[in-house]
Amino acid sequence: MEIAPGDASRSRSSTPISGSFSDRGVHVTNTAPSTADAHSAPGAGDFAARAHQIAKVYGHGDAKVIALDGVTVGIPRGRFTAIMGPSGSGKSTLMHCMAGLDSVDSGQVFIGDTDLTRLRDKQLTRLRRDKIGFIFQAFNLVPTLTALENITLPMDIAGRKPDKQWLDAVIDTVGLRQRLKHRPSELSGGQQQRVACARALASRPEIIFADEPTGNLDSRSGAEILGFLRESVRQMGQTIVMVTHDPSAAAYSDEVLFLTDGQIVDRMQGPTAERVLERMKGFDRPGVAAS
Ligand SMILES: Nc1ncnc2c1ncn2[C@@H]1O[C@H](COP(=O)(O)OP(=O)(O)OP(=O)(O)O)[C@@H](O)[C@H]1O
Repeated sequence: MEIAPGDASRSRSSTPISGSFSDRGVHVTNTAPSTADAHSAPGAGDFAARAHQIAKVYGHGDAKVIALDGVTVGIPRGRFTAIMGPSGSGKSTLMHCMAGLDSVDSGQVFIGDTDLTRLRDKQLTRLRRDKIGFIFQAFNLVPTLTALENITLPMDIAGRKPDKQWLDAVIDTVGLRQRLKHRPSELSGGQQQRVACARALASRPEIIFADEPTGNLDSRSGAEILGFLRESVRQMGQTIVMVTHDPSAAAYSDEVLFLTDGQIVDRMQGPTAERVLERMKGFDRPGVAAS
């Protein structure tokens, strides 16, 4: 099925993808705070992740690049947040710093109540494994493992047994029931990304970070993946942050954060592709950076 962008982000009654989580009594009412609250009161509110005044600089001297310039933001629980901005504005750096994949030069990053900047490497690795799900543009599946083995791999590594009922719900929702014994090379790009989504969701992480999750997919497969992410937020209360270049993809989110020159300069609740596109055009025109 396809969920129209824009419609999906606001129509909470959109049709679930096959075998929905709500069939299993998993339905969550979404009453999370806006990212705006984090600006006025850092540390307050129900945020799955928070950044407080984070800065990140690459290189030195003439090669110095300020990738993040004092970003303060909260990612509300149970919401789908998109991060957009011109190329080089710091989107990936922000995501990587918030996910503990990269360190910050100053400021603090929290997943739940845990300050990542105070963790040692081993603790950080454990936190990423236990609390964070990742979906990358390049799928990042293990080629020698089956779809099912890929889905359960993070839990296998952590020595945790999957919750069978939950795993079944995830597999049915992404429509992989008939493909579980296939290896990645026997799956289409869209199916491989479904495996990656199921892998991210299987352990019920605090938050999922998705970096251009539809960048390698045709528009139909991309729409399916976005519809699925949208539904996992709506029905399961999953928290998702997605970096994207695509206004149509951003339109599936609840809120878009706009980044330019390493700073969050604007945000948009209930986005549509048209409004996001208009907003992005504003960044090309001096003096229209904030409306
Ligand atoms: N490892 C690095 N070394 C040096 N500079 C870097 C590094 N990573 C990122 N940068 C620079 O930091 C800035 C922000 O990069 P980042 O990748 O976060 O931007 P982005 O908004 O994700 O870009 P894009 O949309 O093109 O992927 C850019 O100027 C980039 O060149």
